[in-house]
Amino acid sequence: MSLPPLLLSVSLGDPAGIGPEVVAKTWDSRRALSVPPFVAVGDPRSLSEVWDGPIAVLSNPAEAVDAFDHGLPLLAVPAAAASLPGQPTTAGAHCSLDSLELAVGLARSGTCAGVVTGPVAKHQLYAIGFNHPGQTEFVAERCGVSPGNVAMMLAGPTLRTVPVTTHMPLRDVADVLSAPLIEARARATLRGLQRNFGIAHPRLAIAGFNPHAGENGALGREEQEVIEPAIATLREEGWDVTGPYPADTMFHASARARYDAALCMYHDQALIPLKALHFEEGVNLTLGLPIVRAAPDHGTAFDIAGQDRADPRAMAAAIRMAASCARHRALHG
Ligand SMILES: NC(=O)C1=CN([C@@H]2O[C@H](COP(=O)(O)OP(=O)(O)OC[C@H]3O[C@@H](n4cnc5c(N)ncnc54)[C@H](O)[C@@H]3O)[C@@H](O)[C@H]2O)C=CC1
Ligand SMILES: NCC(=O)COP(=O)(O)O
Repeated sequence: MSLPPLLLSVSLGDPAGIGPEVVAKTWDSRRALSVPPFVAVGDPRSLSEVWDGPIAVLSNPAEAVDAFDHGLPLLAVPAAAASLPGQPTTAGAHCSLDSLELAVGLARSGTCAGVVTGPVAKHQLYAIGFNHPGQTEFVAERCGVSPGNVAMMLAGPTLRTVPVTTHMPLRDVADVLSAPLIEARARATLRGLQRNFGIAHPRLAIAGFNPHAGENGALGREEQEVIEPAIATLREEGWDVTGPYPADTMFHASARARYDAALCMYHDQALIPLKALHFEEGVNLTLGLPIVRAAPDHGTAFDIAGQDRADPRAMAAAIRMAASCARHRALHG
C-alpha cells in the first residue's frame, strides 16, 4: 500500500539557540539525511540570522509538501523583538512558546502527522510563567493526557531509555518514586514500543535506584519497597519486565542486547548512557500521547549558536523517527 507523503510540524525552539540552525541545515541535507517533508514554525529572523537559504513563508500548511523541494516551508511566528544568536530574551521565550503551541496544534488537528520540537531553554520559559517541567508535560496537557501516563523516551540506534522521574531536583527523587508511578511509566513505554516501533512483545529492563541495586537492602531499600513490587505487578499483567538491575552494568553492549528499552529511576541515569553512546543522533520521543511528538536529544547550545557549528543529525533523526512512528500508527493503529 502506498501512503501519501506525511507532513510534520517542526517548532524552531528558542530563536537564540541552535534550533533554527539545525532545522535549516536539516532542510539543506534533506536528501542525504533522508528527511521527509516538514513545515517549520517559528521566528523568520532567527533563520535568516544564521542561514541564507530559501525560505517559503506560507499561510497554509497544506502548501508545505509541494514547497518543500524548493525552500524551507515556514509558518511565521515573529518574535516581538529580534534576538541575537546566543543571547536569549524574554521576547524569544514567548516566541518559542507560541511556536510550540502552533506546532503541537497542527499535529493535534491532524493537519500534520506529528510534531518535532526544537530546543527551548527551560529557565527562560519558567521566567515567563511556563508551569510545566518541560515540553513533554506541556504537550501531554494539550493532548489531555496526565503527565504521569506519558514516558520520555531517549532513543538511539542501540539503546532506548526512559526516566521514571524527569526534571526535578535529585534530592526529591527518592520521595517521588512509587510503585504506581513506575508501573505507569513502564506501561506507557511498553505500549509505546508496540505502537511506534512495531515490537509485538517488548522487553523492558528496569534499573535499580541505589548502588548495586541496593545490595539486598544494605545500600538502600527503594528496590525492595518500591521497584520490586512494581515489577511483580507488571509481570502479573503479562509484560516481559526484568530487574531491578544495578545501573552501572546495564548499558554495556551485551546487556543492551537483552532488552528493547531500559526504565531508569531518574533523568541522568537514563540520559547519560544515551548521550554517551548516541549524542549525535539521539531522539527524545514522548510515548503515551494520541499524537507523535519527537525532539532532538540536545538543548539550545547557546554557547555555539550563530557560529555555524551546530550538528543537525539529531534533528534529522528526530524528524525521521517521528515520520516512522506516524507510519506505524497509520498502518497498525
Ligand atoms: N528538548 C529540549 O528542549 C531540551 C532543552 N534543553 C535546554 O537547553 C539548555 C542548555 O542545556 P545544556 O545542558 O547546556 O545542553 P545542550 O545540549 O544545549 O549543550 C550541551 C553541549 O553540547 C553542545 N551541543 C549541543 N547540541 C549540539 C549540536 N547539535 N551540535 C553541536 N554541539 C552541540 C553544546 O554546544 C554544549 O557544549 C537548558 O536550558 C535546557 O533546559 C536541554 C535538553 C533538551
Ligand atoms: N533532558 C531532556 C529534556 O530536557 C527534554 O525536555 P522536554 O522535551 O520535556 O522539554
